[in-house]
Amino acid sequence: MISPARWTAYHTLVRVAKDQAYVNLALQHALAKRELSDRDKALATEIAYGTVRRQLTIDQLLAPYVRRGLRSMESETLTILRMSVYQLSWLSKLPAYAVTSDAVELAKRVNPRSASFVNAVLRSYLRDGTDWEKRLDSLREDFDDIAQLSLLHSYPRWMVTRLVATYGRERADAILAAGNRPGVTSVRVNALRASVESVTSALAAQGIVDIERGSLYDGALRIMGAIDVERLDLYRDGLLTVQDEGAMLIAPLLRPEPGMRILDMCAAPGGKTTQIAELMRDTGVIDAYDVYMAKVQTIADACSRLHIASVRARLGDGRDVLGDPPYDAVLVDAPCSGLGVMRRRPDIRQRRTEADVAALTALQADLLRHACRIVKPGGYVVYATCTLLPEENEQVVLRVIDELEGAVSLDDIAGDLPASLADRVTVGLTLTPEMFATDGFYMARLRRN
Ligand SMILES: C[S@@+](CC[C@H](N)C(=O)[O-])C[C@H]1O[C@@H](n2cnc3c(N)ncnc32)[C@H](O)[C@@H]1O
Repeated sequence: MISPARWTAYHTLVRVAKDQAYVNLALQHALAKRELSDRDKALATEIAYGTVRRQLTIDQLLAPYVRRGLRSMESETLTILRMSVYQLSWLSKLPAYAVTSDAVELAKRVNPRSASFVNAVLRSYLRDGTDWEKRLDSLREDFDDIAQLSLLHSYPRWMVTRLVATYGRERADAILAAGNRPGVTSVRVNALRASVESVTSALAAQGIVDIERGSLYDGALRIMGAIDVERLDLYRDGLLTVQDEGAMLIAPLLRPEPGMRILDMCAAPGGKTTQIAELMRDTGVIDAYDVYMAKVQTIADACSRLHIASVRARLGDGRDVLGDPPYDAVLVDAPCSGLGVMRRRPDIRQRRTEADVAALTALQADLLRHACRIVKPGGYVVYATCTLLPEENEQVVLRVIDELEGAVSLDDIAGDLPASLADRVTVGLTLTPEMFATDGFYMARLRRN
């Protein structure tokens, strides 16, 4: 019998390969089809995420065994080979015989003609040794520096080129490596209904004790190990929101105060909207927009779970929102290329292209320009992304300030951030993932004159 974890990982990965599905959603879907033990769930997740994360390197390792080229293979067969090489080379505690025999069984089920081919490739791969770093050493000799980093960390060449150009080789190397480490689960305590201490004790009462207080945000807790927070009563009862600790730094930059009228232009799934509401003690009004109806519903659902009443979740394009009367403050948490969140969304490596960046910068500048027009004089506009490319970050901010000819100015955020970050502020702050093991974010604040 094929292990349920491998079966689930296979069904996830084949949807990512064939239908360009998002790996997190495809995995959720596959997990919902079959009751798995917690251990199998964790293994299915590791195989699915790891195979997507390491695809570029895996393909280089596999290429010598497939004379006709990987592209000649059916997606089903390629998926089985990729996930098997991932297990053999990155999850070396798994017994090799179980990996290969499940691969052959899977091939028999989904594409019987390929079973003996899968068997032959994996046997040869095993015979030649599964230490991927040793194997790369011989491949890497012929590669330039960018190609070596690309192969070592499994990111497309254009991403590596841009990160090295921005951060220098050494820091880019650390950023790329950080994107391959699994993300720690961090949660924000709902200050309207609980305290960090009461939540810590309630988690301990359920046997969850491996917890640390956040080092960047007062209301943050970091929970170690694999844990499905959404299954906890504490989550269902609205005492917690799952949010990366780095993301928690952004909403406070609006300096929200009780009774204000705030616009969150790109709000779904509502992580920052609900944080603003908590900071405003659920008074005043927050208009939370998103362009997709299903996503607007996720904002409304988050508010009802957290017992928040001050948010109006609305369908609409942020560029069309009327500021009549003007808002006290506006958050532009813009759609972006996502290079800061690749540890949680490994498929961004395959999904994003260089051409996307140019299209995104135009949308980002339009959103920010509009925000600056509909905020009241003296009001703040906070611009944020979860990417690390200056084209989508400080260059957007500087361009809009320049275009608006004195209507807005860059505002210093150093005093609103933890001391450990204050001296890193330039044109806003780029929080890179190797600094504090958070996801990567950019944040800046403008003030309407
Ligand atoms: C970075 S995400 C927002 C994350 C959210 N602020 C949070 O903290 O949970 C960007 C969101 O912008 C939405 N979006 C894209 N284009 C938009 C537009 N023109 N107007 C409003 N929302 C848009 C996307 O659907 C996506 O949900």
